[in-house]
Amino acid sequence: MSQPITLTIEPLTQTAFAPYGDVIETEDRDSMPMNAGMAQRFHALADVDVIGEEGRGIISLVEAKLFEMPKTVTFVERHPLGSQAFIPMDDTPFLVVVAPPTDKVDLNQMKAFITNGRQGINYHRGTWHHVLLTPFAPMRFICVDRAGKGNNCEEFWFSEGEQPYLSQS
Ligand SMILES: NC(=O)N[C@@H](O)C(=O)O
Ligand code: NI
Repeated sequence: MSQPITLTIEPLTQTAFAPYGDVIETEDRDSMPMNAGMAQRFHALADVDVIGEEGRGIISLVEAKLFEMPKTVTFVERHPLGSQAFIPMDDTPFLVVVAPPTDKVDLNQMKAFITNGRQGINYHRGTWHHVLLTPFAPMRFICVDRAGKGNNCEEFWFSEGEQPYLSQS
C-alpha cells in the first residue's frame, strides 16, 4: 500500500478552485451599478445547477459549530444531483477540501484550501468535498443547494492507511 498523501492547505483562488467549483467573492470581480447607483451588483458569480426529479434550488441558513482541525480526511461526499454553495455571514476563514467530480475520488487531484474570510464557495455538481470545515470559530453561512427526489449525497470513506493528511504548512 502506498503512503497516504499530504494535502498542504493553500489560499483559495478562483483559478486554483476552477476544477472543483466557483469562488464567490467581490475582490477583483466586475460589478455593475444598480438602484440608480445606490448599490453595486456582482452578477452571476456562480450558477445553481440542479438536475433530477422535482429538483429545485433552495436557500438555507447554516449555523456551524467549531469543527476541530482534523489530522486526516476520513471521508468525502458529493452531490450528484446539484451544486452546493456556502457563503459565510461572518468574516472568518474556513477550510475547503475537494476532489474533482470524477466517478472515483482522484487522490492525485485532491486539494485543501483556506478562505480569506470574505470568500464563499460553490461546489460544482458531483465535486467530492469534506463536509463544512470550520476549525477557527463557529460560523454562520448561507447555503444554496438542491431539494427534490433522489439521493443527492454519496459518501466515500478512505481506508485507514489511505486517509490523506491535512497540513497547514
Ligand atoms: N448536509 C449538508 O447540508 N452539508 C454537507 O453537504 C456539506 O457539504 O457540509
Ligand atoms: Ni456537501
